[in-house]
Amino acid sequence: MAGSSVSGGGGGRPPLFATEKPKRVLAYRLYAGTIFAGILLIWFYRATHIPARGSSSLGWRAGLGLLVAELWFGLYWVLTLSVRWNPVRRATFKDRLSERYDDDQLPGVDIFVCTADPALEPPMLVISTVLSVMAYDYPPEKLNIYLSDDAGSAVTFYALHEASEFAKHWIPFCKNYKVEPRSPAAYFAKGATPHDACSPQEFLRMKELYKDLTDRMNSVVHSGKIPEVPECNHRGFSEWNETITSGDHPSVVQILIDRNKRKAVDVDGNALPKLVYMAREKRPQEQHHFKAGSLNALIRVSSVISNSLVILNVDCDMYSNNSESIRDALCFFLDEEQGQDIGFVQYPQNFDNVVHNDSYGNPINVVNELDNPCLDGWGGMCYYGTGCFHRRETLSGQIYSKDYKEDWARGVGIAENADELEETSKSLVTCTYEHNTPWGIEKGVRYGCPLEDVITGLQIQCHGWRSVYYNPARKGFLGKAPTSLGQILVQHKRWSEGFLQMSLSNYSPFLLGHGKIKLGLQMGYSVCGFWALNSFPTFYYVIIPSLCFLSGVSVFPEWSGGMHKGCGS
Ligand SMILES: O=c1ccn([C@@H]2O[C@H](COP(=O)(O)OP(=O)(O)O[C@H]3O[C@H](CO)[C@@H](O)[C@H](O)[C@H]3O)[C@@H](O)[C@H]2O)c(=O)[nH]1
Ligand SMILES: [Mn+2]
Repeated sequence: MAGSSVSGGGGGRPPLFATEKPKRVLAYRLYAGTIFAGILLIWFYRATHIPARGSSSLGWRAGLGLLVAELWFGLYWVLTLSVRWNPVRRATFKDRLSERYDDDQLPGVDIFVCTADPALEPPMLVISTVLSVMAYDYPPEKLNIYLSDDAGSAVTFYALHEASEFAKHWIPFCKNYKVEPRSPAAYFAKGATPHDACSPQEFLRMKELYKDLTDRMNSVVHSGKIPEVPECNHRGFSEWNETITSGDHPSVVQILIDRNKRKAVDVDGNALPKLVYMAREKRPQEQHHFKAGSLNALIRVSSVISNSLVILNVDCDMYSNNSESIRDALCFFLDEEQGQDIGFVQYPQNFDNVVHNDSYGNPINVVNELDNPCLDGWGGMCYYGTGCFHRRETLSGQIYSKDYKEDWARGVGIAENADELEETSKSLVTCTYEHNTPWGIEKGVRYGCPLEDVITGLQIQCHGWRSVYYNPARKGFLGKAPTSLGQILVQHKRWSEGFLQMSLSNYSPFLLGHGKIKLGLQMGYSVCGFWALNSFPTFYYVIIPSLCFLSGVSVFPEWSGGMHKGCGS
């Protein structure tokens, strides 16, 4: 890495991560200075060229409107610039992490995968994501995977059961042959050929197993009939009956892979990660708070089943593309000097289904490559709801204090009987459990805004925690971007509305963050926060000059070798 570097570490130990300011910042600041000079000239021109009121009513109104629009664009640009002033890049040293911590000293990690609709999010997609996170390069006895199914679908449950069987072959295959990515759907879809280290027979055997799984799942999805699986049917499906619908059912929690007992080892005899299915109770008359509600339910269920110190959450359509992401994230949390106040580590959202010049703007490259490193520079990358590692404490509403020091070796060995754990867990995810509690207000993921993730992240930062953005060369997570104009409009409307609602409410970064987070970061949030408002001046700018042109009214300077002719002249 080039550029000036600030490092973590502690007690004379080399740091586990480095922070660097890119070299080209100075050039960028000079360039920004020239743009600002241009903006000032535009403002000056407009202010001095608004036609007199009497001359032409259209010219006067248009000129005034353009002045307001240009003032807004200029101020919004200043907002953007103030954020882009200060980018940083991060690098991790996983080799040092391995030298310093044996596998049994590493903290447990709970991974939450959320799904809500088996028609929009097919079970094969969901279990490929689950398998990709089960196969992380991390001690399996420290890994606990939770699937929240907001549809309470028996087909998704069956798929997860199938995944727990397939994992016994898939995980050793990935680890023995260092396969990437570890989502079987993504791995086989990219036309994978036998890896160097893997014999063609081994590769074909795995491919055949995966095809069997896919065929089986497809026939279940099409027929809606779930085959008899003695072990699974025995208790697993006893929860489902004809009265269950996706919006009206009791809570279901089932531990599908339990290290203490059921199906605990893979074909090589190694431990498997714990695997838990959860469908929180749903009743038509009770609010369920969408994904925020399911994440809070997962936080509670996992606290009795595994209670790991680190939590990763991913959307079901966002698989792990890099088997080392957990170790990368731990380099931040476990750094003795600079890691204590890091509350969460957010990865960028990248997609594997977009082409280079995607007309819907899905790759969000400007955000990933420029804006996010800059938010990080102000100590406050946003929480974007997927691909994010949290300390459990931050989600329980804990406030950071200078004396806080995590004991990562703190054992969490919960060895209770799985049946008892399931019963306790079910009682934590009933509809009424959260009534008159701080859940969704001061604790867990916040309710009441379409951008539950962003406001949760902001509150965590206001509690004194920092956050970090990590964007490694091999992307940590790859998702599916919306593929139709309808879907993208719904998504962008939700984001822009959500950000605006947040900026105009008590969650405004300027109100909530006042005196708690840096001004640069408050402005950073506002770039997205006021993004929706850009639509008004943009719309004005697109319509009015064209109308003026048709009416023969000039609102821009005319070129005549000088700048003296202008508006209304
Ligand atoms: O009632 C619900 C609704 C959604 N989800 C899950 O939430 C995730 C995200 O929902 P999606 O409809 O795919 O929204 P996106 O617009 O793709 O989500 C992006 O934007 C959201 C709002 O910022 C974030 O929460 C997401 O993590 C981020 O990927 C998916 O896994 C869903 O299965 C639930 O679990 N329960
Ligand atoms: Mn999505």
